[in-house]
Amino acid sequence: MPQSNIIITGAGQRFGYHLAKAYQQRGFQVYISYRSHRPQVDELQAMGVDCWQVDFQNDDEIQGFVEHIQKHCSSIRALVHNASDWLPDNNDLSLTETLARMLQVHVQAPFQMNHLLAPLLRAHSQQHGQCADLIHMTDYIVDKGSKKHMAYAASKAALANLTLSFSSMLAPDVKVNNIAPALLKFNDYDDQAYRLKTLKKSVMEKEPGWQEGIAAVDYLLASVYMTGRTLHLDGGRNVS
Ligand SMILES: NC(=O)C1=CN([C@@H]2O[C@H](COP(=O)(O)OP(=O)(O)OC[C@H]3O[C@@H](n4cnc5c(N)ncnc54)[C@H](OP(=O)(O)O)[C@@H]3O)[C@@H](O)[C@H]2O)C=CC1
Ligand SMILES: Nc1nc2c(c(=O)[nH]1)N=C([C@H](O)[C@@H](O)CO)CN2
Repeated sequence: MPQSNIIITGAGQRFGYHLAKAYQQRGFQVYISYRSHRPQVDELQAMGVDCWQVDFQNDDEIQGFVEHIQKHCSSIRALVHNASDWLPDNNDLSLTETLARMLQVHVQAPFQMNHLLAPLLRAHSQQHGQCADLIHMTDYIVDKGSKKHMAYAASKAALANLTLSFSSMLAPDVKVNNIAPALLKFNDYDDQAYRLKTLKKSVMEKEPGWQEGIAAVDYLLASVYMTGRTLHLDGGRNVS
């Protein structure tokens, strides 16, 4: 049986790292992109994960990653666009650069990779008789906007719109869906006040952890029907 290849971007830490580890342990062949080298990358490499360093701010590096995947994979079971830069609007960059950087990592890179790797996604469906999957990691704030991360939110909204276009273009061989967390895990630098304020925003009032996101990916890969949609992981932020 040919390998089932799973591509996960931005997997040098946090959710992408845990997702890559889970799927490699299940017998898939995982390919990751990472930007900063961390011990987690060495750990994944030791497990047999193919790790490729890339900064999606650079189009040539996006192309290089695509060519690496095309060289080593005859088909792709799933491509998870997880790489993300949670850049606040209040930063040292110009307004122009802030929006450009957000659009580059959250829209330009997925747009180019989806088009260039679509033949390998379709090939999985034809070789294995099961749909392939594109998963876009978006964000709860796509539907709400943000006071402090406007450029980030707008770029994630554009990514969510790509889901509608690619799901139409690639059906029925490839399903395309969003996973929109409100919170999976805090960052180490988040103080207690911020954590408490954030937890109070949802009726579940909890930090779900990475397994919540992994279970969402599991559901999408197991589905034979869902496409062009969003799995909302927000603990009931929309209910009072
Ligand atoms: N964590 C949460 O609670 C929430 C997460 N999400 C979304 O879920 C996904 C996973 O979240 P999380 O694990 O916290 O994400 P991270 O903030 O850990 O980002 C994932 C990775 O993306 C990489 N990355 C950032 N910019 C670039 C770039 N220009 N080129 C290549 N890689 C880049 C980072 O690399 P480096 O290590 O070099 O910085 C990082 O390792 C993200 O898409 C996020 O937006 C949405 C809402 C809540
Ligand atoms: N790339 C990232 N995007 C987001 C992160 C993150 O850590 N990296 N974190 C959040 C928060 O969880 C926020 O939703 C609540 O604190 C949002 N996006």
